[in-house]
Amino acid sequence: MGTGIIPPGSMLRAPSKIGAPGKRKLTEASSPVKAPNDSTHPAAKRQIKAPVPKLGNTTERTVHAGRRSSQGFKVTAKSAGASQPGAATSRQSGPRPAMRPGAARRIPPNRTSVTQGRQPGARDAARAKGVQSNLAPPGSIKRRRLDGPAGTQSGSPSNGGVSALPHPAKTGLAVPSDGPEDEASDDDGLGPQPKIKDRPESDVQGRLRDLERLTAYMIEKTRTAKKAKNQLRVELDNNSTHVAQLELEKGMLTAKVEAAEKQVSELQAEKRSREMEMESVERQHRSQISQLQDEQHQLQKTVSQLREELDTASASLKSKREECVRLEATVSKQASDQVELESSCRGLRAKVEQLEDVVSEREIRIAELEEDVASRCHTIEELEAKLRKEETLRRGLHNTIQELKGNIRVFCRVRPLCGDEAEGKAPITLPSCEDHNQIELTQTSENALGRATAKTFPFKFDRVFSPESTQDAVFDEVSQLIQSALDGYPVCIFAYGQTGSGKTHTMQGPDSISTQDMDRPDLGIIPRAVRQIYETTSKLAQRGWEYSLEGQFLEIYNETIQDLLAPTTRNTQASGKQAKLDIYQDNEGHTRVKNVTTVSVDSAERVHWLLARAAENRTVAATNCNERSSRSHSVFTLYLQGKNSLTGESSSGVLNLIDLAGSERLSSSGSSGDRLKETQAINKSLACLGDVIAALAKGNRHIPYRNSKLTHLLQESLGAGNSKTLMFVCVNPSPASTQESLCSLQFATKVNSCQIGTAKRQAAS
Ligand SMILES: Nc1ncnc2c1ncn2[C@@H]1O[C@H](COP(=O)(O)OP(=O)(O)OP(=O)(O)O)[C@@H](O)[C@H]1O
Repeated sequence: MGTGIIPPGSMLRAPSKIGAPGKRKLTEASSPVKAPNDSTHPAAKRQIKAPVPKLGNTTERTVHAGRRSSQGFKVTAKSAGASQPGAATSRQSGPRPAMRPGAARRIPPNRTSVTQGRQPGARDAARAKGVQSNLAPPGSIKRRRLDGPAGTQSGSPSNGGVSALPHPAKTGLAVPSDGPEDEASDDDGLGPQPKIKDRPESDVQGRLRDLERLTAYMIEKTRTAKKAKNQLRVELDNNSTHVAQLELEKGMLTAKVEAAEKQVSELQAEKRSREMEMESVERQHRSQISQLQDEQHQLQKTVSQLREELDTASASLKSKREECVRLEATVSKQASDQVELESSCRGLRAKVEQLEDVVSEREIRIAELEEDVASRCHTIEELEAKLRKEETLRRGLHNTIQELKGNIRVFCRVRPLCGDEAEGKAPITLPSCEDHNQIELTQTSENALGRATAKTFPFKFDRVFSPESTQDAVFDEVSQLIQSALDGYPVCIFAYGQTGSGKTHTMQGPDSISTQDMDRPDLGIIPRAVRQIYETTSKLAQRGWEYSLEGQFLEIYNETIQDLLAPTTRNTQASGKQAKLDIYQDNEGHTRVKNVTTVSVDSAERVHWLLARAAENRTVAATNCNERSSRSHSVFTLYLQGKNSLTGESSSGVLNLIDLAGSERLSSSGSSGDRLKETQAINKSLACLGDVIAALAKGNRHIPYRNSKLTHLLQESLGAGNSKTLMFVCVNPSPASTQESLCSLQFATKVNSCQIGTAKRQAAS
């Protein structure tokens, strides 16, 4: 590898990031090494191949001396380590420190043979033309031209071969031939080489002369060649010096190259670290960029919000400024108003002082009034106490009135005719009298002679209600007995009459009643009685009375008691599993029914629920037994327990409201089978009712209450000495019902004639 030549690898490895100084170094290093005489030949290029100490002796060194314009030359020398035997033409050029032993140039041996193989004439001709001698094999010494007098090809060993004086034909020495070569002149000024004539073997003298001339010529030639050789040696010394300098320079450049390579490796390592650093920096940069973009986005949002707020604030500020202007105007106006107010304030203060005097007077008056109120409260308390006493007195007087009216009373009610019932002469007439207590029934019949005779039966009861009488008017007469029940008396109100005479209408009213129906005009005695009880108990609460109400609803059908409030009536009636309802006397002597459903009637809604359930259960029963409602007695019982916490009084009343079964006679009903059985049961119970009333009227010791379920159930309310009984006899005014009406009126007259003993008020234990 030539000194000063930067290897291509090192050029490629040169770091791209090397700074300008490094680049400049490489440029210098890559520049061709200049020979010492480069100043004279600036365009010359040399390629020197010399053994590098590291690489050993086999390293080839090539020196390109380049061309020296038209006279440039190119020398290639191969060093084979030690001096080659036979390299006599090479010489050591004195002290050459940079040259290694054995690195001397050698001339290849074939050079001589080549030279010998050529015709002297041709060689001289070539010499004359200055063409490069072809002494060295191709690739060894390409061309060498020497200037000056020594330009003649030197070092040619061919001359030495001639001195051996061989015969030209045998030795192969070139024998100049005749021709243009003979006229060619040598550059060394010796003239043409003497010609050896082709002489016969026998011409020894001639041949000796030729050889002498040739020898003389060769001696001269040798001398001239020595001169050229000396010049070449000088040049070789110069070249050696130059080579030594180049070697030195090479060593320096090698050191520089190594340093540069080290620096390059360091720079590459640094580059890698820098690249890694750059990557991390780029990553950080990217993350920072994304963060900054987020922040930018956030800031943009904030900016837009702030702009909106700014707009809002600007608008607000504008409105505030406008308000400020208004307020300033208001303030100025208020300032003027204040002056006026202060003046009026002074006037008001004077008034306040006057009013304070008035207030103090009023306070004195209030104190006087408070004393008056206190005295009046005391008076009220006294009056309330007096009222309570009067309430007690009222109860007594009310009871006295009821007793005077009779503990058993009978009201007659005639219902209106409906439909085609009006055919024929009306049998019922109501004589006009002030007391409205008379009724006449006219019965038409044929005597034994077949003549029609009319017989009028006059009846007189406690009250007779005409067909035009309203439910309201009827209840007015009943309400006093309801009050008696509240006062603690057993009260029994029942309706008697044939089927369809108006019993249910009188006792209950419409079949179904809801809470919204409480103001209906056709409401019967039961809902009106309950409403009156609620209204009265709420008023009595102001006088210290508290009441609890419990109700039950029973039905007596074929002498069997049914509970109309039982929740499972539908199922139990179908299966016959309803618990047995037996009548018994409790410890306090009250008549009770076992297993009966008792409902706390604490509101009007509860009463309506109670009546609705009873109606539903009765409807179910009617489905099973035709027209059962007409064939059974229904008994609604309300127990009223009252207590006065102020007076210590108490009361325990019972209100029985009974809708009896139809009272038609067995003969007129014409019934048979089950209907006959029903009728017999009804007639029996009604007869027992008559018997009880008659026994009570007679004052018998034994009253046959237990002869029927009905009288047994009503024992407490029927003439037990303190009871109050009211019977409605309901009459159908149609001609077809004349006979039944007559029977009903006769039964009612019998009841009405009874005078049951004085009622005694029951006190709750
Ligand atoms: N005072 C009255 N004013 C108007 N309609 C009446 C009056 N009395 C009864 N009625 C009507 O006569 C019909 C029969 O009345 P209701 O059902 O009350 O008779 P009843 O004696 O209860 O019959 P049953 O024994 O079959 O129950 C009903 O349509 C009823 O509305």
